[in-house]
Amino acid sequence: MAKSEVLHTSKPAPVATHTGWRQNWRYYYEMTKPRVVMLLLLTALVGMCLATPGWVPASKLIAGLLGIGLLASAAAVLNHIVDHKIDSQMARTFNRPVVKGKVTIPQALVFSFVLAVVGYVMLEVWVNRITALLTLASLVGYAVVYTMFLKRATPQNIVIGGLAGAAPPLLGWTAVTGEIHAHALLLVLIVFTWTPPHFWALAIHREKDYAKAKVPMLPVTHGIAFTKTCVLLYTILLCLVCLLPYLIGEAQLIYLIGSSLLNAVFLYYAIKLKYAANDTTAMTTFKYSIVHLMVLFVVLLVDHYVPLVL
Ligand code: HEM
Ligand SMILES: CC(C)=CCC/C(C)=C/CC/C(C)=C/COP(=O)(O)OP(=O)(O)O
Repeated sequence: MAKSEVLHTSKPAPVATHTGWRQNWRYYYEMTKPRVVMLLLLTALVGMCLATPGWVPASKLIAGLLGIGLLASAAAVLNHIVDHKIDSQMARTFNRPVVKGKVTIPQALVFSFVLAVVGYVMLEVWVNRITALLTLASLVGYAVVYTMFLKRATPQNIVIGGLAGAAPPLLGWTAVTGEIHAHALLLVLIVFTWTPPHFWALAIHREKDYAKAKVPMLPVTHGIAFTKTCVLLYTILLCLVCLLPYLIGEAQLIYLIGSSLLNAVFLYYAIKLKYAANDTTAMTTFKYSIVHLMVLFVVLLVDHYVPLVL
């Protein structure tokens, strides 16, 4: 048995020993899920850029990304607080700062509150109200609706909760235009459709963890074979949804070629996962999903700006 699987405990979070903010900064940083937030911000940036034929005004770009990033980080910290009991029972998460008592629940709450207030005020003052309210709604969607309720209630948790994580392209768009546009909703739809294969691939690999913590994720409630079928079906759906920006004229040939290549690889992994998996296929599929979304949004950017530069 791996060391990590022996060490974790189901005890409630212990009280933190007093250590200074400076020594602890890395625990606070970890609670913000920085790599997830960076990818969310990339999708928000693309939403901003595609919202205008020219360049995004610097003030909207900087305040918009900072505000969205701060509110997403606040949501991630709340997730660490609400989930600390579940996290303490899973090998992947038992070492998190709140579980280990490196950061106490009141400290984490204050940190999250400060991030949320600063983020909201930035959006309200330097961007616009619609972006501030939609970003706040995404925070509530993830930290309250998904984490507190759906995650514990239904295997469709990540499908419904995925809407909060899919929102940033729309938030970026409204930051620049102040309006909700169908093209922005299409980008949201792409991330929304991407989320199930992204997460269920990981959940297949971690099925025992979720079963032990009694979290009703799809592989726990409906089995691994059914989850693999769902990953494949959502990946096929994602391939179709990714064609829409080209078909409605939101994106051009560079995007069509780039997204088709990325989707072909995703489809390959999803088929392999269903019909010819080995021990590493689920995790490889999960890791690829992150590369897929990141490169897909970079391709959208290139596709948008290349005609402008040429
Ligand atoms: C409800 C929706 C989602 C669920 C349930 C979910 C779940 C997860 C989980 C459990 C991990 C593993 C974290 C770890 O290894 O500790 C992960 C990693 C990751 N997710 Fe998601 N995810 C969702 C949506 C998103 C979205 C919308 C994005 C970005 C647009 C995203 C980007 C990432 C990235 C970049 C990682 C790797 C993090 C790292 O290596 O530290 N996820 N996700
Ligand atoms: C304001 C705004 C844009 C909010 C979006 C918030 C956000 C950070 C979304 C990402 C979704 C995510 C990482 C879910 C995993 O939670 P989990 O609890 O299932 O995973 P875990 O077990 O790793 O904590």
